[in-house]
Amino acid sequence: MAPIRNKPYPAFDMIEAFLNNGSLLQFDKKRLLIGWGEKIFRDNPSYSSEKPTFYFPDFFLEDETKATFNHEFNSLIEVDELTESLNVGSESYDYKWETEGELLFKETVDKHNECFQTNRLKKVVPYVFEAAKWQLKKERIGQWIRSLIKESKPFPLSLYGTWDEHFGLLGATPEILFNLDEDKKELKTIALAGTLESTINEKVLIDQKTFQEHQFVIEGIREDLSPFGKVEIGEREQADFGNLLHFFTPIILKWNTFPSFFEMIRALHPTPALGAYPKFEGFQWLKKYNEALPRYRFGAPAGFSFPAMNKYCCYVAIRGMQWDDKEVRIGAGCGIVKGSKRDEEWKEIKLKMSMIKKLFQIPIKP
Ligand SMILES: C=C(O[C@@H]1C=C(C(=O)O)C=C[C@H]1O)C(=O)O
Repeated sequence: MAPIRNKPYPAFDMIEAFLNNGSLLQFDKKRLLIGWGEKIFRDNPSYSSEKPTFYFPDFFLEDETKATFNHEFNSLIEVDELTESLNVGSESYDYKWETEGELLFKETVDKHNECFQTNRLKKVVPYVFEAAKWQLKKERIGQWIRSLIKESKPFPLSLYGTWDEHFGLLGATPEILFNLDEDKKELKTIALAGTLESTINEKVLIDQKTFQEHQFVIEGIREDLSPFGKVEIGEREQADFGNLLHFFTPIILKWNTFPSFFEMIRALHPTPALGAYPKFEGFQWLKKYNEALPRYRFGAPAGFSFPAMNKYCCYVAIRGMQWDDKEVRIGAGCGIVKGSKRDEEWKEIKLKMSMIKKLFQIPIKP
């Protein structure tokens, strides 16, 4: 069987099993870590085995019972090999999207100054969803994976996803929560915040508001990581994603003692790129917003620890889909700081929604 080495598993059955109950995470630029077959849940999130352990918790890290698991089978597979194996046809589907949370989002932007004063907040990230009714079909998951692999190729995006017969999430994220390098005793992360419409691929200046938005993320990450060792902040850069660009700053923690995977999740998540700043006050804000508009897995950590390969890595689940038997939804948020304006922010939401649809090769209607 070509794509999965050292495993006596017929290709067709493997893909069938993978689409029924599978997980996928970007391992490096060319390879994906995939798991399929039964999920064996571990109640301890720091559970460590020679096999890769997948970690897909809820955003608030409240229900840990189904967050950490091993798959019955797993493999590292080249992205092109997976594409070839996913021979699932190309049936198109007419999604009828309905926006959820538009009013809440717009009011939040309009009233953010008052809210910042009473709650001592400096940055929040409100979000909205577009949802469509559908009937879950596993072939569609295969089509989506193919689309994501193809469309994400030119950009610094990482695939993530997990699903079973009733529920799933899948996407291609620009946001890395962390990557641990045990040999170098380093944790690498990025502050990714600040978005502009991108039509030309040349260096752009950052305006004052976007600069602020970006700096809060750097500060938040610095505060979270400082207890663990020395934090080094790199130079700010920009990355192009087709229809938009983001500013990012690489950050390295040189740790004193090897931190556990879960310790790093608890320390970093949610960063102000996705959450709010300062963290403590921000957490109350996030909870309230979630009561008004449940976010489910939008922005949750999505990662794996793989001791045999010395790799411990976690992404942030944005630029993706979440679904159950009846509905599929895409989410997008954007950073609000003092001076943010509703029309500009709404435009940014629309840009991010278009980016997601493009990644999944879903037609964009005006
Ligand atoms: C919240 C999202 O993205 C985050 C917010 C950004 C911003 O506000 O500029 C940029 C990248 C991400 O950190 C999203 O894609 O939904």
